Amino acid sequence: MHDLNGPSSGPEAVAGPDPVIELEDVEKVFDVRRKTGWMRRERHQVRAVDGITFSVPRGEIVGYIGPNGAGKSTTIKMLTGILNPSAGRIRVDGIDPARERTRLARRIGVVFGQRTTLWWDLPLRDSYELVRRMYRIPDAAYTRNLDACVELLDLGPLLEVPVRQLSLGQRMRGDIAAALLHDPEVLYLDEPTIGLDVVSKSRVRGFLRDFNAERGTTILLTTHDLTDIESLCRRVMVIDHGRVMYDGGLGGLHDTGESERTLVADFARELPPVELPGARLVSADGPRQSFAFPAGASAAPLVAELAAKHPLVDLSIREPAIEEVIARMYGAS
Ligand SMILES: Nc1ncnc2c1ncn2[C@@H]1O[C@H](COP(=O)(O)OP(=O)(O)OP(=O)(O)O)[C@@H](O)[C@H]1O
Repeated sequence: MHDLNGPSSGPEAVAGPDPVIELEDVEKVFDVRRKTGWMRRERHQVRAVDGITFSVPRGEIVGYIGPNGAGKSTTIKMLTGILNPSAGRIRVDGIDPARERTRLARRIGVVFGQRTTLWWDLPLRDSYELVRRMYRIPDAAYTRNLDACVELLDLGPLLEVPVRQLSLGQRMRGDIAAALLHDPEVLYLDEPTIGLDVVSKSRVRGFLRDFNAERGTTILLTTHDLTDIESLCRRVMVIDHGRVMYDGGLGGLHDTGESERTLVADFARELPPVELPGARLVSADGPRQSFAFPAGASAAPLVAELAAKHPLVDLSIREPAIEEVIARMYGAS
């Protein structure tokens, strides 16, 4: 039995050496017609993806994040074969998605948090039965996968319930199971926790972590919830204006984002603003003053300076929140 709500032991990727998702200089340009007056239309182009290159080894979970309109969904649509790239080369499990969309469909699973792929009027079990026929899933594999999903996602009590009667969180769990019944090599998740309460979010994350660890399914995760990224991904890609701004570990984000740590000093009494070389005062609230300093710098000399010159009661250091680091990156691009 898997403990889905227990404490997280951190991201568990089982990355192998062979790349399963490969993009080389991929571009997508949309031709858009805009109404500019009575009977007048102007044509212009939107460069949604502007020369993206990356590869994902089998078994890895990668966070694919960026502000609204950055080009995330367009990338995922090209990876599923829904959209043709305007330029560049894409391979998913060795397949060119745009050319062999049907063959690719057997290798990938897709979950869009904003809409369901299930049949609205059918009970979950019947939806799954249709998925089984669509993908011609062998009986043994179907039973094994359905049993695993029912157990891990706690779907047992929901199997006979029509999809329209499910809550958002229940429906999302149902959708994730539907995407995995045919043993896909790659799972694309577009906002899988959007609108869910904290318990449902944690359950979905726990499931994805366990499933990835057990089956080695490669996962590309798009989300605006950075807790999803922190609890699931070792690697994150930040994209903006259709370009990769960052590709690496979560920790490395701090270096690129010029992030700052905060030294919070509680003095014995209220003091005038304290000057601290190497740091800048960001707030003064009664006897408490806070100083920002570069995340890569040591706090020791700052602490020593404060302790030598002022009556200190307490000191603490606040690490930069990942949200702040990423917001700064978005702002800088
Ligand atoms: N079919 C389309 N026709 C024209 N422009 C499009 C089309 N699809 C997307 N775009 C444009 O391409 C850009 C990237 O859009 P995309 O949906 O990929 O962004 P996103 O990163 O997924 O954003 P969000 O976080 O809001 O979902 C945007 O400027 C969008 O308006």
